[in-house]
Amino acid sequence: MIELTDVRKVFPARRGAAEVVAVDGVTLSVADGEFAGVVGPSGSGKSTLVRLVNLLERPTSGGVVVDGQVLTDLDDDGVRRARRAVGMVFQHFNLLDSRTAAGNVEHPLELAGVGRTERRRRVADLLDLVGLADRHASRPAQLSGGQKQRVAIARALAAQPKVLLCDEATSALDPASTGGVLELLRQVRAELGLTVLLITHEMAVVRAVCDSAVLLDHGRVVDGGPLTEVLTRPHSPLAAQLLPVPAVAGGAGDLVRVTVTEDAPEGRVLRTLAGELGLDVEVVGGSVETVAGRRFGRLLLSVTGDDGRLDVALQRLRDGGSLVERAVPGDEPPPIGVHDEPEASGQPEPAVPHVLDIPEVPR
Ligand SMILES: Nc1ncnc2c1ncn2[C@@H]1O[C@H](COP(=O)(O)OP(=O)(O)OP(=O)(O)O)[C@@H](O)[C@H]1O
Repeated sequence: MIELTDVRKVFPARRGAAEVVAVDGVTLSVADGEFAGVVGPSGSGKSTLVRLVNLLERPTSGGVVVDGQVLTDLDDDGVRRARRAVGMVFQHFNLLDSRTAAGNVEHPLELAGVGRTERRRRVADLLDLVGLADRHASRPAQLSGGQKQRVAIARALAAQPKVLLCDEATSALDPASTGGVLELLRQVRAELGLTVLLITHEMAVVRAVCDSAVLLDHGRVVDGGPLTEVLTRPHSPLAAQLLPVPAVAGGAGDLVRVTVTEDAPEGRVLRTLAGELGLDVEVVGGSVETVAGRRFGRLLLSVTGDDGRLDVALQRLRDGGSLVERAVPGDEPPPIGVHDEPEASGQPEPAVPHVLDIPEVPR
């Protein structure tokens, strides 16, 4: 379990640069076995937040509890010991080039003083778990990006952590490798009972694997919760990022944004508007996706007809359990990841910022 209580991180002013409040009073709880996402635009504090969870950065104030241990009460030696319960996976893998895949996975076990026979046994099991038993003797330069990340995941799991932190773990991968790595993360979460906190600017990643997420902006949590709740919450900025449907100017009728679910599907919505009440309905935008293992959609409809009838229709839909909102152009922010600056990867693999075609991860 991860508990952050009113955590702040202020980087002091340096060499003429003003101080930066990177994380500004974040309270966050991730339950045992939960797969949680942290999303937000570039510079919103995502990486700093994840580094606060294992105290790679000490908070300026606030409390950090991981697996029942109050990390913020520990001295540096205590933090180093406690950090073994927290594995971490990075965007650029951070493997030792001079070591083989097996040597990389073995490294933390050597540092922890695990005996040679036990080390070899654990390394073989871990490489098997991540599907790379046959590449144990390969060096990082001989592996694809996806394979390197699998080695990094095996290494992060070597010390048998309770919590796994993933900082943009798929951002340097192509869509097929991204799908494979996400599937692996879900598998190890299920098999090992891990709690996973994943940072990403790619909403497709959140849709594919997360149970819950928080949206950060300027170091603050502006929205969050279980995805199934978020998507049925009125005016949710996180729902607008998960299933973006920006309202467009110039539609002929009244713009209405409808959230469809398995219980209130689009067929029923359209039947109510067009069939029962005779309104003229045009679908002008929308997306339907599997999120947290369930089917959700957000549709933007242009509805023309008698105003009174429209009000009756909207109320009837609400009574039937649909989330229905009047929309106006510009009422939703642009999707994160579209307006963000692409990051320089510094790696031979091309960075692929758009993963909208990530293969669906079986749950
Ligand atoms: N060591 C540091 N010293 C000073 N400022 C820092 C430091 N690390 C991060 N910052 C600043 O803190 C803010 C949050 O940065 P952070 O890297 O956490 O954001 P992010 O959401 O992860 O961004 P990105 O998606 O671009 O990686 C930014 O303004 C950044 O410049």
